[in-house]
Amino acid sequence: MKHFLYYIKPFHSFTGKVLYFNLFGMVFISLLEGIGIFLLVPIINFSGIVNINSDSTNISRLYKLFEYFPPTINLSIILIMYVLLVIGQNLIQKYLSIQNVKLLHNFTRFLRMNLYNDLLDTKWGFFTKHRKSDLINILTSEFARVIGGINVYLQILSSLIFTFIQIGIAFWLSPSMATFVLLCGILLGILSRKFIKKSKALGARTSKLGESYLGGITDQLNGIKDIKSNNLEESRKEWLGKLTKEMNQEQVEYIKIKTSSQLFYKASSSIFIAIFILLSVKLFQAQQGELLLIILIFSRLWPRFTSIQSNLEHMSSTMPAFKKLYDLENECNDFKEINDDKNKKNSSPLQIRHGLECRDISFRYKKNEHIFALREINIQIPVNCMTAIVGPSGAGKSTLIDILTGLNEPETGKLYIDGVSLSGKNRLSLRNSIGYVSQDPFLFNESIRENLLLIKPNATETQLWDALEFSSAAEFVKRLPEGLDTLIGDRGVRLSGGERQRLVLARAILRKPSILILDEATSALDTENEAKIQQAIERLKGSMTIIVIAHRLSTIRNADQVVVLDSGEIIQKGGFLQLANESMGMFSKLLGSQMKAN
Ligand SMILES: Nc1ncnc2c1ncn2[C@@H]1O[C@H](COP(=O)(O)OP(=O)(O)OP(=O)(O)O)[C@@H](O)[C@H]1O
Repeated sequence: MKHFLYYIKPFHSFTGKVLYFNLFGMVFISLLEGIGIFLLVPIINFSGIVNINSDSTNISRLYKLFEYFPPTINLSIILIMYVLLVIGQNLIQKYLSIQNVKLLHNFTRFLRMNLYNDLLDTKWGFFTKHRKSDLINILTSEFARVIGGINVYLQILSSLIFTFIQIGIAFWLSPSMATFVLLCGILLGILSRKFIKKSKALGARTSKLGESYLGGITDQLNGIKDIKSNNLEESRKEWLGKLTKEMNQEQVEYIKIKTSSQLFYKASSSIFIAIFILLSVKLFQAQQGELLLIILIFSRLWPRFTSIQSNLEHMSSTMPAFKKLYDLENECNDFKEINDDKNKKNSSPLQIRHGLECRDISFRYKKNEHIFALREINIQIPVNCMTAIVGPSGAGKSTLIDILTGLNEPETGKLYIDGVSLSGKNRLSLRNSIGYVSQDPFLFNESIRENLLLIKPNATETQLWDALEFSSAAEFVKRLPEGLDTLIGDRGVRLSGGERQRLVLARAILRKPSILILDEATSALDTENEAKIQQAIERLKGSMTIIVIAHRLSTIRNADQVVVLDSGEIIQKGGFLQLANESMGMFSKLLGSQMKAN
């Protein structure tokens, strides 16, 4: 319930007066509906089926008013009033429904934006902890369930208002009969609590199954090439068959609970109505008109009771989704980077004069495990020089880069920029100074131009082509039918791996960063293009700080400094030739085995 209220409270403050105005409108509609029911009795009275004139009850006193009209026009007046009331009531209903939809959609947008903003402002460590598909699941399916839950909450609110007013009218007509019916309603509510509990439990299963479905499908589509080339289709189909069977069972289970509760509710209602009519006649000596009215009111109220019950079940089934969203938002807040709008605007790129320095840096991905991805790292990265980081797979090279970009925060030790330790304040400025090309280059599903302008929106045509020339991409872009305006497809799949790498390199260089980080950035290139880029990077030496991760050691021959990592520790440090000559060191061994392979 705590999670539900967490979203309902801002809903009330977001919608403000409009929600209460709508609720007031619903009260008004309920009153109109009550009056409509009142008018039905004189209509029947004129038909002669029921005689209310002999009663001395509240209703007959009210209907005496109609005696002032001439009998010939009496029925016409009542009929016109009835029609006008029903039309008026439905017009207001239409207006309120539109208002409610507007409220809900505005709030949905507000919530969606807040959640996504929170997510984007979260530290990198948060994303390394979570499966991407789980986050997508919360942002789509679970989010939709939360909005569904708020919508049902609105419906319950309007049903409750209607019910209370109709019960009020029933009380005015006959307190004893109304009390009896109300007690029956409360009893029904208590007895059907188990259905609400079951719906909540089922809702938790829905969340889990939805998460597994999206997670599995995302993984498989990401790895579809491997699945196909390893002939794994059948095992994947089996997986989906098993999961969808569970999903079906869960849906059937939900319908079973829903229909059982409806059956229980309707069967009990019919028993209560039978007892109620019997008691009204025998015990409460109800008059004809009064009895007719109460039956009319309650025949309208019972379906409301039923819908409140079924809506409560629906709302309970969405509670686990409220919890998921709540937990995600809270975790995002715990992992928030200090980057409010004011800070973002003031974060101009850093002018680095001396360099970066890692002092006693250690880092673990999971705080409760003993394994350190980096342990006591001490290095100086001098400005405008080329530093190469090498080591076997899993040595911690990418983790170290994430420390240098401020994405990962060291568990112990600090990163210094020109002697100033990295903190929330200069973290964004540092990132604005970096051009980064990762192992798995990412391009948006837009045109080449848009992908480049993303980094520097005001870049001129010449600057764009210069960057493409630098990364040896100009030639192939010119050959594309629409040149810079060619759409590159989802994650750049219409381009080869090497072409994608060259575009991402052009994008990184366009910013004219003071630090260029290349994480295996030329691994997918052919020898000719790799050599060209190598030369271009060489030319940058002296005007830019370059940090390179390389498996192919021949590509770092001209590095000013080589850092060798193994199992998260620095085991060698020095110039390329110096390390190559340390025959017992890992570097010379790596170099030797690569030369043999070549
Ligand atoms: N998100 C993560 N969660 C937990 N452990 C991780 C995560 N990312 C990396 N690691 C672990 O940290 C260690 C260092 O990984 P890292 O990716 O930095 O190595 P690397 O030297 O860059 O490897 P490669 O050359 O294969 O890219 C590895 O043992 C890896 O399993």
